[in-house]
Amino acid sequence: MSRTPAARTSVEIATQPASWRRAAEAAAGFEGLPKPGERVAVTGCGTSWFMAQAYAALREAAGQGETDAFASSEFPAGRTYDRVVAITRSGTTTEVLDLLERLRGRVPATVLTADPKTPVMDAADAVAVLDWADEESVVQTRFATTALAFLRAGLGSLTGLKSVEEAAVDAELALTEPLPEAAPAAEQWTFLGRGWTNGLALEAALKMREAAGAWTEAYPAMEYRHGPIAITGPGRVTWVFGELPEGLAGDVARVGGTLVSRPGTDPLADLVRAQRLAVALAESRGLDPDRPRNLSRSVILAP
Ligand SMILES: N[C@@H]1[C@@H](O)[C@H](O)[C@@H](COP(=O)(O)O)O[C@@H]1O
Repeated sequence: MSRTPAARTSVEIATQPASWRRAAEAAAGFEGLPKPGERVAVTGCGTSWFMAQAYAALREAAGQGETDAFASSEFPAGRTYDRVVAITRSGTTTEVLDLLERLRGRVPATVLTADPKTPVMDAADAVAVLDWADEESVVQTRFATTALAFLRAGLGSLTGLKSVEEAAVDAELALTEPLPEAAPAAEQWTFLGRGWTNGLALEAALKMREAAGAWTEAYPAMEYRHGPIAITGPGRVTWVFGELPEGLAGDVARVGGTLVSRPGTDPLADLVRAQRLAVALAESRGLDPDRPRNLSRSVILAP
């Protein structure tokens, strides 16, 4: 019997609330999280880099210490940190392994991975194995959000932010609600965020590109009027994660664009809606997000 396109990705998306709950439990007993006051760098590639950005902004906003995020290939040569946190589903991504090798003996490394049988285990001082969140699909959904939920839970309760349990409840709703009316007929999507939700906006845009080959962009929300608004118009969607900045709804309406915004919903749950949209759009275009063109599950570069 032939498989429905996107069968794996759809299951992985749908099982995120349970996976986040398990992550929150696991974080409570994990000793390798950065300590308050430590200077921390968070790193990864692709989706994992965007989750790194989200966690870095959350940790710094929580007052737990300076926290930077870098794509593993772009780690600045001269920086020193108390700890590096690497996120890698596969545990085999070359840029992540190279970076950890360079930092070995100088900066303790905490790694979040799905597969305990991979080379990244040798490069880490502390490892959180989130194996229940591992995925068959090339396109990452569940592992990435579970890694972020794990790190977020490890920060304790955060002012102005729901708990991971509450985010999971919002995600259950996000899994059943209809998708925004303008989608998937729209021709272009711009995703906006502020603080930690910038990482989510970048990830939503990447998901739509990876899964559906869509034209997407992502920016900090206050940058929108500095240029991205130039491409907004009829048939184009501006999707805001988290709180809607004052005046933005009017700006989008003035140029004929469609605004999508769910201020009361936990932004991580809103990312689940964007993942569903990516799958819906892929299917409407006859593409299979389980096996997107030109992409592999993990990038392993020849030496
Ligand atoms: N196509 C995949 C991406 O989807 C993934 O986000 C990235 C990081 O992978 P990992 O988290 O396994 O290091 O690798 C590849 O580029």
